[in-house]
Amino acid sequence: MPLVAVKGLGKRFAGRDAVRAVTLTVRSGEIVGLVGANGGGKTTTLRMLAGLLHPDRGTGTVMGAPIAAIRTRARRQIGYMGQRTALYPELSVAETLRFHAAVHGVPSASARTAEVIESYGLGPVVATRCATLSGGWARRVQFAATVLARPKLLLLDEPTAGLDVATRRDLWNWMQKLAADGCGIVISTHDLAEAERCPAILLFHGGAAHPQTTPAAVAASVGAASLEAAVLQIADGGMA
Ligand SMILES: Nc1ncnc2c1ncn2[C@@H]1O[C@H](COP(=O)(O)OP(=O)(O)OP(=O)(O)O)[C@@H](O)[C@H]1O
Repeated sequence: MPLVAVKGLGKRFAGRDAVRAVTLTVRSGEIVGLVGANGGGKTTTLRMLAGLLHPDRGTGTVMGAPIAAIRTRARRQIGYMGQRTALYPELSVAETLRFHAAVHGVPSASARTAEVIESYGLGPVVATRCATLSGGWARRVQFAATVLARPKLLLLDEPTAGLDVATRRDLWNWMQKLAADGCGIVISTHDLAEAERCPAILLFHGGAAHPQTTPAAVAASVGAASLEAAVLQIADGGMA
């Protein structure tokens, strides 16, 4: 059974479609990219998949739970990282990880926290207060906190936005390793070179999402040489 299998997902805010008819399947080990212009509906889609927003339309399941009612058991298997860094400024990195371990009831919390510190290279900042972390370190810590409870489905909203090239590379290595270990990942991004690394993408345009496909197929559908050229062409009205 796929981790995510949703059909016709829609959400309206103040009488306006934020998301129209998203159909998406995510299997264990898959990385699916949500790609498209600002305001296209990527965050709204991720929030619905995380159970943070109630969809107005659509059917299907996320981690076996109906999309309309993603309750605690399913939520425990979902890791969601929002666009903005959300760390308690007064806590140190070690305290932050211990806090997340406690909130999620992580078994063998100390050992798992130590493992995450090691895996994500957080040794140099364990004692640092989150308020004083650089943007790159803050994102690394947030990622580590998100995966601490070993989610089976990872929902990442623009995880690499504003990061330097080394931090981006590390995040991609970590995502690929998690996918190789069976985690399903949905990532939103504006970076089309990055989107090309996703085996599957969903292209958002004007609140609607094109059917899930590969970056190469999107380019081929409009006769473009790259995903970037295709997205520009579609935005300019080539395939609305
Ligand atoms: N809570 C809300 N109340 C009202 N409108 C909202 C709300 N959340 C999102 N919207 C609107 O829904 C539309 C889709 O927004 P969303 O944030 O999902 O897009 P996005 O693709 O993630 O954009 P970006 O790439 O800029 O993050 C936008 O027009 C946005 O203004």
